[in-house]
Amino acid sequence: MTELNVLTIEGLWKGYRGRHVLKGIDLEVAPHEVVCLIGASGSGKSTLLRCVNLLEEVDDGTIHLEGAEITDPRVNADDVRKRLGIVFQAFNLFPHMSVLDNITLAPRQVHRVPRAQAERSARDLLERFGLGDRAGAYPDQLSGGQQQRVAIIRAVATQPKLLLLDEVTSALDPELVVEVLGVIKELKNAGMTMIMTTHEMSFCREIADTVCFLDNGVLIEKGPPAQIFTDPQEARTREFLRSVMESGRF
Ligand SMILES: Nc1ncnc2c1ncn2[C@@H]1O[C@H](COP(=O)(O)OP(=O)(O)OP(=O)(O)O)[C@@H](O)[C@H]1O
Repeated sequence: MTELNVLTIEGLWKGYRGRHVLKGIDLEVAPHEVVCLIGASGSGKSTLLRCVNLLEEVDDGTIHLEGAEITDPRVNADDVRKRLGIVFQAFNLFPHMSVLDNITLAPRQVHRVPRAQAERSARDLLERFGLGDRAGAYPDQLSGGQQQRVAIIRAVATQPKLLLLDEVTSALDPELVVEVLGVIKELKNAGMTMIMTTHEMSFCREIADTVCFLDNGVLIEKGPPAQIFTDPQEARTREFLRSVMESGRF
């Protein structure tokens, strides 16, 4: 028997004020798979992640999480979000809370994990990701790279079935990017299922199991990085990769 997909997207359409932004997207994500969405600015990558997290209502099509439809209007969005983790470009940490409190807030308040247990798990995660001595710090005492690592730890502290990462390194200075990418690599090694949007092509190539190229709301091509980056089948994919190369962002 094949293992149940973590996520199945079928025929997904989304538009804003009559303009289609996602046009019939189909995508399956298997357990432990890392999917990277690439494409030009405005191609619909973030919108796709926002649809999965039910931050956007879809116009047509379905999304199933572990076999259950989450786009059914009767579904409680909060229950769905409990099973997902999402991290954005802006770290969005609560400034008045310590690192430890930022991380334990959702486990304690949403998942009803006892405080001692939540703190123990949070400290373990901080240790694992090289921030063991920062539990008592406040966000403004941390570098951007440290804040983003905390934001990722916060997202995985609730043990999500699927982690969505939306341009999580875009706001960082190049020397801080590397430490955030290290955290993502470690999560992949630990078997976390992830969908990430990124402009970091070399990282995408290194970490993705599947690369999806979106162009103007259409999923033009998907495949393993070795194929997409060295032997893309579609002219639009080749054009995009050439433009990325020329801009020196590879
Ligand atoms: N809330 C909104 N209202 C109207 N238009 C929107 C809204 N959100 C996104 N769009 C439009 O949808 C299109 C896709 O945006 P989206 O942010 O998904 O692209 P993206 O591929 O993630 O781009 P980037 O790489 O710059 O983050 C863009 O043209 C954007 O202007």
